[in-house]
Amino acid sequence: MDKTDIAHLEVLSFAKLASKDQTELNKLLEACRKQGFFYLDLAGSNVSHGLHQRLKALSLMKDWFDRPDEEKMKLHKDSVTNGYKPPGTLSGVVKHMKDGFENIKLPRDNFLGTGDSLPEVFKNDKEVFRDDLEISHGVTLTILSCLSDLLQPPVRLEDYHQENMSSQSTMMYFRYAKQCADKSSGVGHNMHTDLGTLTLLYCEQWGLQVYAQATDSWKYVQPRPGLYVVNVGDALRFLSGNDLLSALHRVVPVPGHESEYRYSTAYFLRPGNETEFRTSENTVVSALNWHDQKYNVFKAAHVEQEKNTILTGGIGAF
Ligand SMILES: O=C(O)CCC(=O)C(=O)O
Ligand SMILES: [Fe+2]
Repeated sequence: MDKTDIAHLEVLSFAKLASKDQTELNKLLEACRKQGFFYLDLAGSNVSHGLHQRLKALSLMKDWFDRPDEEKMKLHKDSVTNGYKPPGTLSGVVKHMKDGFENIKLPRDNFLGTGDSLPEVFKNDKEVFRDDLEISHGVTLTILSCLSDLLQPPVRLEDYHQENMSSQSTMMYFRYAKQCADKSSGVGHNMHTDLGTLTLLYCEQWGLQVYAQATDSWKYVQPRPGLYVVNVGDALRFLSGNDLLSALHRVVPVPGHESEYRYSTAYFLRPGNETEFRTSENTVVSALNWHDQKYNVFKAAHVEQEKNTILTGGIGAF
């Protein structure tokens, strides 16, 4: 990969952020304002075992993705937040083609109650998935509390994410199809901004790209084993009065990796459903309504997606 094709992202220490180290806090604010993306290192923090649990969950999921389609489809639900999604249900990264990924979603509200979206074979490993979900949730809330300290908003950002509020927060495990295979079902993950507050991603393979507004170009997010990638979503951008950047990103096929599946995992922290904010369309909507609008646009044809700012938050690239 050419160096000029790679995004320069800051590496932040979660241990330092959690202890409110001022230098680290300043780096956080700069990263959230300028790029909307940064690497996060959990080493030396009280949740450093989170990475181990994430990797364990991912490895269990890798085996599950190899199971026959009929078996996976048993977990398909008529829901965008729960259960199994087969490839090709959303618009993909290539114009007029669908997406090239499947995923399984474990909504936090639901999982903490019954764990019902977890495949039966993993019921014995429920602790792994619960740890991954809860550690990821705690990490993103701590980052939010740092941002509240920095920005001093009238309402602290964590207050939109209280335990007694239902939300669309969810953990997702992804598998992208091999690129040498028949692509008729779809390719990659179309450009978008994340709809929620913060995303805590882990992936050891190339493919993720972030849009650099300054140069009007796409840059790869280099996979750095051991480090998570965090990005700001629309809800946080809107709640910060557009101060923080909800960066546009996508997943593309990578030359030289045609014979590999690509696996990634992400926890999406989202505000309580009733939280209200003003969007890039200058409408005041609830977090739940914004979630639903985004998914309608994710599913829509490319020509429809270009008609408003919902997919991209109004940030270039069409
Ligand atoms: O698979 C990835 O690396 C990113 C996925 C993503 O951007 C998303 O699901 O919002
Ligand atoms: Fe995303």
